[in-house]
Amino acid sequence: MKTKAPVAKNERLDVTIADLTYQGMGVAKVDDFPLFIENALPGEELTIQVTKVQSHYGFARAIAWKSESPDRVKDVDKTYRQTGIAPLQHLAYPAQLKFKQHQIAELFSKDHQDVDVAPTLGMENPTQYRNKAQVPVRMIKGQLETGFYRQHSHDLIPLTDFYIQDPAIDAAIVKVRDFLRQFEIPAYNEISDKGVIRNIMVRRGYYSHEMMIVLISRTQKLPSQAQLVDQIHQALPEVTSIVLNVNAKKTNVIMGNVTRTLYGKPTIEDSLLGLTFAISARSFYQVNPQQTEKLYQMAIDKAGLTGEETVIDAYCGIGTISLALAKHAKHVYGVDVVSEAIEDAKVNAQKNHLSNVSFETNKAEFQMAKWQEDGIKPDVVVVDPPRKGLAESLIDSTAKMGPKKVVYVSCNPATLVRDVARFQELGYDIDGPIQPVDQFPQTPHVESVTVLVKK
Ligand SMILES: C[S@@+](CC[C@H](N)C(=O)[O-])C[C@H]1O[C@@H](n2cnc3c(N)ncnc32)[C@H](O)[C@@H]1O
Repeated sequence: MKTKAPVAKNERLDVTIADLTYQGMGVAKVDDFPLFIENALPGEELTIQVTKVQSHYGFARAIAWKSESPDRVKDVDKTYRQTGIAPLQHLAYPAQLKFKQHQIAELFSKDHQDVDVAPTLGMENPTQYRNKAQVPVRMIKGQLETGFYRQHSHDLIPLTDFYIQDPAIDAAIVKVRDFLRQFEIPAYNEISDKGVIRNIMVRRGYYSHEMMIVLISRTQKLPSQAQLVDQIHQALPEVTSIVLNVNAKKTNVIMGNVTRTLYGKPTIEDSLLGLTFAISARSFYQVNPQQTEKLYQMAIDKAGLTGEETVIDAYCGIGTISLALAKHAKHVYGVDVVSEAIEDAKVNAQKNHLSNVSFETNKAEFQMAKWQEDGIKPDVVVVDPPRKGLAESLIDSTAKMGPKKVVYVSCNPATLVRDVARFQELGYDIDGPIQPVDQFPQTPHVESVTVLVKK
């Protein structure tokens, strides 16, 4: 039944913020009708103006504050909120950590599951942590610019300090931008589908300081390619890899399928927990190296290995968790859908002198079914899926293989709750508290480790 909203567009109201959404927006209720307001924190009293009304909820903007939350950080740069780079920057860091812990507990409680969630493991310095940048490139008033899109749009806001990225990466983006300007290489125009450079991706090893620059282009070759490449590696001595990725499609997907090395190696190296990893342009690699070591150590500890176990690492990427576990297990099987990541994983096993691992390129849901049919009997299964969580068929094959333990590394508590419920139907229970680890300070993203044991 369609209910009539108790508010109208452009109406001004005085409200008290009751909660924060999973996206970090303040929520005010008018006769139980929720209004979502950016830059508003729980407990704050403010005047708002309604901007949009839907049948079951609406949006408003803050006009004036009557009282402010003690957790409000003042004098923040609103560009970081407008672009979605740091939408929680206005919330004090200890409150961000509590917000993330609370989010997991609340989602489980809405699903009628009573779980223990430990305090979120945070960072000492929760800025400048990202080891990877992926920035759009556009022409603005005839000049090539790099920056970030205004949220929910493709309007580029030029930026040189990205606040949560390694500052060496920010500086590299400015240098590459200046060379693109110097050689008059045009930015891609997504309306006319003309122009050349779509995005710049930069990755820098936290320990190695090796830097990779990926130029994502509509065209197979860049104008002044040789001179551009020369200038970039001469100006940026940390650069050990310059890669061209060709994406000729009219699409929002950033990278295309063709990747060519223009300078140096096709990979950079970095280390985690004392292991060395080669990382190619299209492989997933956790963006917060300091927190990743805590996250992986937690997964290793929770796996409780003695050296005798068979382990499956589903969604293994370049084999980071697999190799860390292989030091304490009899054999580790890894699977990932990206073939470059599996090639990296195989190289990484050799680099670290670990031979008790095997890697497959496949969809995890298909490979788990295959391993189950082949009679593999894992003692522990580790899963670290993307935000959409696990396919139901993967959970079914896992349960059929009957591991004593499943260690679930999740970057989306909503799909975690759904998947845990399915595991529970198939004879598994949560063991011990869920442990959030803050991989993405200043943003509402929540990463956590959950252990499930066979009843
Ligand atoms: C959150 S990342 C985790 C990677 C790795 N465990 C790590 O920490 O570096 C998720 C991985 O899942 C992979 N992936 C996405 N969908 C997949 C699928 N259906 N089957 C297998 N792998 C998939 C991605 O390529 C990515 O490497």
